Amino acid sequence: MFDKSKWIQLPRNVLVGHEVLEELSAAVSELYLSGRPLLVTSPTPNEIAGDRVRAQFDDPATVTISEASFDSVERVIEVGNEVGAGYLVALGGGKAIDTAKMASDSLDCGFISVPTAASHDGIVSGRSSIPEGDTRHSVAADPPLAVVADTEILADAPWELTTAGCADIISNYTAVKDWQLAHRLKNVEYSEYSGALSQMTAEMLVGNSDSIKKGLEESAWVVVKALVSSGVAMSIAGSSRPASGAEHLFSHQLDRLVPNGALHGHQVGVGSIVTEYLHSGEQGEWRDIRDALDTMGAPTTAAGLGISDETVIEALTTAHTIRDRYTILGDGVSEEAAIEAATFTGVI
Ligand SMILES: NC(=O)C1=CN([C@@H]2O[C@H](COP(=O)(O)OP(=O)(O)OC[C@H]3O[C@@H](n4cnc5c(N)ncnc54)[C@H](O)[C@@H]3O)[C@@H](O)[C@H]2O)C=CC1
Ligand SMILES: O=C(CO)COP(=O)(O)O
Ligand SMILES: [Zn+2]
Repeated sequence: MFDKSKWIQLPRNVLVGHEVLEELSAAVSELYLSGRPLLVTSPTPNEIAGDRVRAQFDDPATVTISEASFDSVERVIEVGNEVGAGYLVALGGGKAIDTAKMASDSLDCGFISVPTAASHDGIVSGRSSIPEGDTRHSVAADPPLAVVADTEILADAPWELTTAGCADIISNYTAVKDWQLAHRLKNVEYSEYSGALSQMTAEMLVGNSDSIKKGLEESAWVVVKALVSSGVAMSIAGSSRPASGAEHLFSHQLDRLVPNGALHGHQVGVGSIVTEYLHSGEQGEWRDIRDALDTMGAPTTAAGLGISDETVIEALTTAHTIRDRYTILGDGVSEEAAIEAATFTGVI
C-alpha cells in the first residue's frame, strides 16, 4: 500500500518590485488576518522602513531585536503576548526574519516577511536558523503567509548585502551535491524536484550575472527572485538541505569562532569554493564557483572575509561537528587535507 504523505507549505502572496512596500497592508488584508500587527525588526531596518510599515496599520506594535537567538525569540513571544499580537510583520535581514518566523510558531499566529536586504534565502523558507552555544538549530517553522520584497529598498541597501545573497544562492551547487552524497551513502531522503529547483536557481543566477551590478534596481529583482525560488526548494524538501551543505557548516562554525564576522552569504560562498574542490578535485568546478563569486563582487578568500588562514582551517576541520548532517566533510577533514584544499583553491 502506498502510504506516503507530505505537506508543502508556501506563502500565499509574493510581491516583488518597485515600491511594493506601499502595498503591504493590501497584501495583508487579502489574508483575512485579524488582531494587532507586531513589527519585528532590528535597528537599521526599523530606521529605513519602520515608519512606512507602521503608517499602513491601525495601532501597530514594534519589537526591536539585535541578534537571532533563542533569547530574541523569547522576547518577541513575550511582547507578542503582552500586546495581543494577531500577526507578525518581520522587517529586516535574515536575523529579524528568522526570529519572527520562530516566534510566530510559538505565538500560533502568521507572519509576513518584508526583507530590507537581498542577503539570504530565508526570506521565504519554512526554516529558522538559530545558533545556540556550540551548535546551530535549523528549526522547522511555518513559512511566511506573504512576502513583500521592495526592490527599491533592496537596491538601496549596501551592495555587499546583495552580493551575500548571490553567494548564498551559488552555494546551492555544493549543498545539492552534499545532499545527493548523503542520499547515496546514508540513505537520507532526497527530493528530485527540490534538488533540481535549487540547482537551477543557482544556474539561472550565474547565467544572469551580467545584470547583477551595483546601483541597478534590476539586480535586486534578479537576486530576490532567486532567493524566493531557493526558499521554495527548502519548503518542498521540508528541510534546508537543498540550500545548506558543508559550506553552511563551515559558515556556522565561523560564526562561533569569529562572532560578528563576515556576512552569512559571503562565508558560505568561500566555503563552497573549498567544498566543491573536496567533491571534485583539482579539475573540478571550484574555479567556476570562485569566478562567479568574483564577478559578482563577493569575497573568495580568507582575507576577503577578514579572517585569518588559521581560522579557515579550524572551521574546516571542525565544521562536521556542528550538526548531524552528512556532507563531503564526512566525519572530519584532516588538517593536512584542509590546508591542501584551501591553499590549492587560493582561499588561504
Ligand atoms: N532560515 C533560513 O532558511 C535561512 C536563514 N539564514 C540566516 O540569516 C542570517 C543572515 O542574514 P543577513 O541578512 O545576512 O544578516 P542580518 O539580518 O544580520 O543583516 C545583516 C546586516 O544588514 C543590515 N541591514 C539589513 N537591511 C539593510 C538595509 N536596507 N540597509 C542597511 N543595512 C541593512 C542589518 O541591520 C544587519 O546589520 C543568518 O543568521 C543565517 O543563518 C540565511 C539563509 C537561509
Ligand atoms: O542558510 C540557510 C540556507 O541558505 C539555512 O541553512 P541552515 O539550516 O544551515 O541554517
Ligand atoms: Zn544560507
